[in-house]
Amino acid sequence: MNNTIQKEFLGHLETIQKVIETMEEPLQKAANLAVETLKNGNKVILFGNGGSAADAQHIAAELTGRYKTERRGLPGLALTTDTSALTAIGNDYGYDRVFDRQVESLAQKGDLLIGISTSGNSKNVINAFKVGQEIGCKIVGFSGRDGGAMNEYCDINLVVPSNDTPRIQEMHILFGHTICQIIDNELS
Ligand SMILES: O=C(CO)[C@@H](O)[C@H](O)[C@H](O)[C@H](O)COP(=O)(O)O
Ligand SMILES: [Zn+2]
Repeated sequence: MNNTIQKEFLGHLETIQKVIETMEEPLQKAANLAVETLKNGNKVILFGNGGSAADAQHIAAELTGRYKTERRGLPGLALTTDTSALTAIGNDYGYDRVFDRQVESLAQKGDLLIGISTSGNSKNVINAFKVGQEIGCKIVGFSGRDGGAMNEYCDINLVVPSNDTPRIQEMHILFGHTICQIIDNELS
């Protein structure tokens, strides 16, 4: 098949088919953790790099704004939006520290961290998980490939069965939206 559009679309379809067959249970568990976190008055903190930074912000905004149902605003926070914090921490401590230092500053016991990395290996995400574990946060990963180093730190690592970064990212935003729908069902 030579047609680029057909290839991209079929790659997406193949990936989502595998996700439907294998990931319903772990996704439900991750959503349950998010619902429990919010019902307890804790917050959901998200982070990732590149396209995954955009996903983190997108999902946080579904919580503070709204997803589909009219409900109160919910505490969702992306660690990718404060350019002063990102540049100060990056400049003074190194890029690998941009998320863990913010987790140390902002996260509390019982908060849920959602770290997004298609490789599962981005160091700043892993470092944030380490600090979150020490604080007593719940930890969910959105990853792909073999789950990478994230496997070691996550309560639930949602590993998309694909090696293709964009296809993995497309499943991540679907996970985010599905979790938001489950939150709407439970908290509206
Ligand atoms: O959006 C894309 C590719 O689709 C890129 O910006 C991608 O997110 C970046 O290369 C990231 O640095 C990849 O990091 P990760 O997913 O391995 O943690
Ligand atoms: Zn991208």
